[in-house]
Parts: sequence; C-alpha cells; structure tokens
Amino acid sequence: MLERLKRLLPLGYFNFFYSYLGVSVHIALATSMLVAILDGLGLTMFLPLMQAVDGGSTPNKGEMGDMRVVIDAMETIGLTPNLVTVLIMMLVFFLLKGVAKFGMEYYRVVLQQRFANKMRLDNMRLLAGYSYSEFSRADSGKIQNTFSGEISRINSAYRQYFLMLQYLIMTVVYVVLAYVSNPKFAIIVAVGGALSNLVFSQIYSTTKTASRKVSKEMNVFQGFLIESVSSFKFLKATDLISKYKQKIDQSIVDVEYQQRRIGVMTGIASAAREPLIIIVVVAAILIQVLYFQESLGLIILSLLFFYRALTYLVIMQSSYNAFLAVEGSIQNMKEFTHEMEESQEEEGEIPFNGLQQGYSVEKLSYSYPETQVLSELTFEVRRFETVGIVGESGTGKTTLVNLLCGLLPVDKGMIFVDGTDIADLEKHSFRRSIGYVTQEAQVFADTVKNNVSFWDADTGVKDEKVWQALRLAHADTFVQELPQGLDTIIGINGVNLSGGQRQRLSIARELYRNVDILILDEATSALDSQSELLIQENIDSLSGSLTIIVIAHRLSTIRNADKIVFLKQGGAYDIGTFSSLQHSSANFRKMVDLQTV
Ligand SMILES: Nc1ncnc2c1ncn2[C@@H]1O[C@H](COP(=O)(O)OP(=O)(O)OP(=O)(O)O)[C@@H](O)[C@H]1O
Repeated sequence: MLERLKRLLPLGYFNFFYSYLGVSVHIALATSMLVAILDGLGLTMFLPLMQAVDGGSTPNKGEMGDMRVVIDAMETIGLTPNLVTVLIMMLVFFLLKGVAKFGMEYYRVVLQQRFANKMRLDNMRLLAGYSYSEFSRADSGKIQNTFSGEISRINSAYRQYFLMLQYLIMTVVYVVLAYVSNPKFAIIVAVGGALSNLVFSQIYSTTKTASRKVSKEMNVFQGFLIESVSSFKFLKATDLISKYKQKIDQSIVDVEYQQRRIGVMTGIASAAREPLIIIVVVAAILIQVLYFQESLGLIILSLLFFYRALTYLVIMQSSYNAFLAVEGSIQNMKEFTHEMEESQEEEGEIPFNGLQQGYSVEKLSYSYPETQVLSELTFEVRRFETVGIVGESGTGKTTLVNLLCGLLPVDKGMIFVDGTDIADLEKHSFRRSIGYVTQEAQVFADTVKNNVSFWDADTGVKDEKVWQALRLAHADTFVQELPQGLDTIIGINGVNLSGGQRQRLSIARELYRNVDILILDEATSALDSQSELLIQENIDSLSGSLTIIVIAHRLSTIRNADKIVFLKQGGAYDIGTFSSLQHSSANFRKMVDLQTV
C-alpha cells in the first residue's frame, strides 16, 4: 500500500530537490496550503451569503456542516452574520488569498532559479574535482548533455514537480473542507477521484519510459555532435561527414519518436481532464440526491469545495505528467552526479611551495586494463634539469607525464616530489607550479592577450609580461603582424591561426605563468624546423631557471637534455644522456640513425 502510494506520488524526488534547497521547499509548500485555506474560507462565505440574499437575516448554520465554525468565529469576535458582514469577510479572505498567492508564485520562481544555479554550481564543482583517469573513460556526450540540455529539463521538472505538490496540497485542503461540510458526499467524490487516477496511471508509465529514452538518446546525440565539431576538418575533407551525418540523423529521429509519444500522452491527459471531473461530480450528485435523498442545498458547499478539489486534482495530474515527461533527466542527473562524486580526485594535504630538490621516481609501474605501460621505472629529475622522454609511439610517454603531474594516480611504485609522496601533495598548489603544453595546443576563443595571460587582472605591467612570454615562445613577430596585435580575437579552437602559431601561443601562456616545472608534450611537433630551433634555443636559455620535462619524437629537441628517459614497448627503458644512450642503447641508436639527427 505504502509502496503504491510512493509510486503514485513520486516523493523520492522530493529528496532530490530538498538536497539542493533544504527547508525552503517546506516554506513554499506551506504557502500553498495557506492559499487553499484562505480560498476555502472565502468560498465558505458563499453559503451564508446566498442565505442572506435569499431573505434569511441569519444564515442557517445547519446547511454548512462543521464549516459553521466560521460563522461561530464571526459571532465570537462580535460580528453579527448578515449580508454586509458576510460580504466583508468574504472580501477579506479573498484579498488575503491574493497576497498569499502572490507570495507563493514569487517564491516558487525564486526557488526555481536558486535550484538551477545550485545545480550548475554543484556540477561545476564536481567537474573541477573530477579525477582525470575517470574523465578519460567518461562519455563526453553525457557530460555535455547533462551540463546543458539536462539542466534546463530538470529545471522544468522542478517547476512541474512543485506545481504538482502545490496542487496536491490544495486538493487535500479542499477535500478536507468538503468533508467537514458534508462527509458522505465527500467520500463518494473521493472514491470517484481515486478511480480517475487509474485512467492516468498507464499514461504516466508510458510518459516516464519515453522520457528516460529521450535523455539517453540526447546523450548519444550530444556525443556525436561534439565529435563532429572537433573532427570537422577531417570529416569535411574526406566527405565522411555525409556518413557520420547518418548516425546523427538516426539519433535525431529516435529522439523525435519518443518526444511524439510524450506529446500523445500529454494530449490525452489534458483532453481527458474536464470530462473526468464532470463525470465524477455528476455521479456524486446523482448518488447523493437519488440514493441518499439529500437536499441540493446541503451538498452545495461541499460541491463548491469539490469542484475546486477536482479541478486541482486534474491539473495536478497534468503537472505530474509534464513532470514525468522530463523525469528521465533527473535520473540522468542523479547517475551523473553519483558517478562524478565517486570519481572525485583524492586531495593531498601538503601544500606545495615550489620545487626545491626535484622528482624521484622509484620502481614506478603503470598499466591500463589491457596494457602494461611502465614497469619498475626509476629515475630522478633534479631541480632546473631538462629531462627528455622519448620512445616509440605507445610506449607510455604521455602516461608518464600524466603521472608526474598527478593526473593519474600511481599504480605501483612511488613518485616523490621534494621527498613528499605525490599523492600527499595538495593538488591545486602543486599544479599551479606546472606548465603543460599538450600535443593539441590549447587556445581559447578570445584575444591573444587573454590567451597568454589567461584572463589575468591588469596590473599595469601585464602587456609587458605578455610580450615577454611571447618573445620567449618566439610568437611576438606573428602577433605584431595581427590586425589588432594583442587584442586580436582568435577564433574557436584557434582556427584562424596555423598549427605552429597555436603551439607557440600555448607555450607563451605557460611561460607567462612563472611556473616551476614546464612539461612539453611534443610541443614543438607542429613547428617548422626554423621555429623549432628558435624555441629550442629559448627553452635551452630557460634551462637553469626551470625544471623542464620534454616529450619528443624529434630527437633533436632533446639533444642537450641533462637526462633522457628512453621508453620501450612493454615497460623496459634506458636512461642516460644523448651521447651515453647512443653508446649504451642499441634501440636508441637505431632511432637516432633513422632520424639522422
Ligand atoms: N585512458 C587509456 N585507457 C587505456 N589505455 C590507454 C589509455 N591511454 C593510453 N592508453 C594506452 O597506453 C599506451 C601508452 O599510451 P601513451 O599515450 O602514454 O603513449 P605515448 O608514448 O605517449 O604515445 P604517442 O607517442 O603515440 O603519443 C598505449 O598503448 C595506449 O593505447
């Protein structure tokens, strides 16, 4: 019974909303109750009013059931019930109801906005703390969809859910008032109302299923969309975009089909509303008059309340159905936040105040579910050293760097930074000391200045700092030639810059940040030999003031490195300087020969 009630009234969702808004939701619901009670009291005055108009100077309290307490209360405060006093009381009740209703509507809108914002902020917090290793396995379509589309669907779910609760409370209040004024009639209509609910239960379940499918399909759709935008050039150049489009089209058609089902169900629910009320009321009056031979006068007040109750019951049902149409998004969001909460990065406690001695990597092993990448790797990176990481594709260079940044948790072995286990370091302060230039240069759709300074506040010397970083990254010349110099807006993904220019801007950003450790993950791969050489010279000139870790395919980049970690397939490795490795490692020598450095 309790289970059925729970299913009929989805109170479980209450906890979801409550978790964001706390007691405010109780206040919102209490105002709904107040509105219904004030309205009920106002309606109660109709009966004495009619009696007063009919010529009876004192209203007949017998026809009001227990609602006569209102008249009793008037008498207690010294108001004789007559046409004027009854009218005044009615006016007062409806005026107060108007005020309460305004408060109710206003507060609902305020809470809805607060809810949406809290949800967004919470999601951003979870995303910022998301562990990188989990993120790399996550479904990007789902993340995108949950952050954009799903939030607005949940916002609408919130609205419908609270409308439904408000209407439910009003329905209950009116039923109670109807019961107080005429219990027998009340029972008949309540039974009728409950039966009408059965008609809706099928509609509810179809809507709910369709809604969940819409959410899932939207995740898929967003995933396709992200990929087609990020791979646009490739897809366009090869016309694979036509084939890819078919996948997206199918996903759009699937969503449309489910939306149509929801539309049909919503249509039926709203069309069946009025006839159902009338059927229940007519049946109740007939039973009351024909079977119990009651006078119509006796049921009139109860009928008034019931008409109100049934109206709210039906709009409650339609709000419920509208809620179910977007309910799938709540499930999606719950799953998503749960996944994100479970996958939060573990935070260390020791603040990092800049690299003093260096890294010490001891017997470090790492494997992905299917691949053993590093095995018992041991080496040191001393402060201000430049260390090159080389090896064939897939030997684990990026994985190693991810471990050194603390992006991936250490699997086996240890990484010490200045003697502290990397896991114990406070991640934010540690990463603030790291500059990272990735293989795909990161540029943002804003000005060159903001790209380099990363929206740093203007301190008066900001432009000079930006130019200095640009010079070091050998990007000053091309920036000077841009139409608005530092204020030139770069297109999304830097599409109006060449690959090499994008890379130089990314390097400039990291140099601007005054980091301690600079990681270059094949950062110069998109550069022509001349630019690479110049940057190389700049990087060489930085060595001695920065600790630099360079992943390089082109061995020329790491010729002058203090140390080279040469990774081989399956986890084996060699360590040495460029010249010592040439002697000691046959594989390294082969690689050098192939590149004819
Ligand atoms: N998130 C992941 N899940 C599973 N396997 C992964 C993941 N990331 C990398 N790998 C696998 O681990 C191995 C090492 O990858 P990694 O990117 O570290 O190599 P790399 O030396 O940097 O390669 P490249 O030079 O091609 O960039 C590869 O076989 C790769 O397929």
